[in-house]
Amino acid sequence: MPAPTNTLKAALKRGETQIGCWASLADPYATEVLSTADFDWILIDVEHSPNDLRTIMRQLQVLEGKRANAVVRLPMGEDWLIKQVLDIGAQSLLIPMVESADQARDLVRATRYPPNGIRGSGAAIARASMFNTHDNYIKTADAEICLIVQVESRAGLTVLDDILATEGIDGIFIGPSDLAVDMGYHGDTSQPEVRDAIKDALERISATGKAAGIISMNDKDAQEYAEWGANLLAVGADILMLATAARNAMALWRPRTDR
Ligand SMILES: O=C(O)C(=O)C[C@H](O)[C@@H](O)CO
Repeated sequence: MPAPTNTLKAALKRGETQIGCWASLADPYATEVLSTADFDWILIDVEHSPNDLRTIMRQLQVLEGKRANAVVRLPMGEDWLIKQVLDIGAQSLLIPMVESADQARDLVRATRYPPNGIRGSGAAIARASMFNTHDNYIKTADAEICLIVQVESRAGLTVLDDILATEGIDGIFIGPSDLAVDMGYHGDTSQPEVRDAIKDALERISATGKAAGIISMNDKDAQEYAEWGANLLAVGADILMLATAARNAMALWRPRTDR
């Protein structure tokens, strides 16, 4: 039996827009709640949330068979961590802070078995093959990996075309917050210079047919990003959804005075 089909990768290859959401509560129970909202993908965030291998795995388990495909974002693109996360069953990865084609090539190799990469062969005893239920996993796994890299700095944008041309990179995800910080606008992605850079990048990425990803916490920006070519679009984060709803509920009874 081959590796499971990566339906997110297949949909992106067909050019279908995929709407997703950040799972930052680092809890399988919360991610299971999120999965009832019919997102096409859910980002298990390990960069900015207190996830570990077991919480990642539990979230992969609760998303099994759901509409939402799991995408795991690592803190950085470390070979050993990529190996561990793929072996517990992730098939779609988002790697932040990519600034060169060499870095992109190394990331591709970390997700591939030899001779095309360096991924260690242990799938027969790993959840990735469902403990060898998928007994042909190792021969078919590479093709089902969806590797999206984040470009979120001026340095990365300078070599965007080189990263895009890297074989095995399935898409580029723009990080608006980090890009704004790198451009000197901490916490302000609304600056014209930042918006122009985002628009140019999304248009260039989508022109190649690869996935053009980005996140927005408000509908107006999200819709604009989609017009600029984004088709791997995150439209919110669980933590902010919970915090906002809770604060709004209480504000009806006790107006906030601390802001
Ligand atoms: O730079 C960005 O923006 C991102 O990469 C997304 C953030 O990390 C996300 O956690 C929401 O701000």
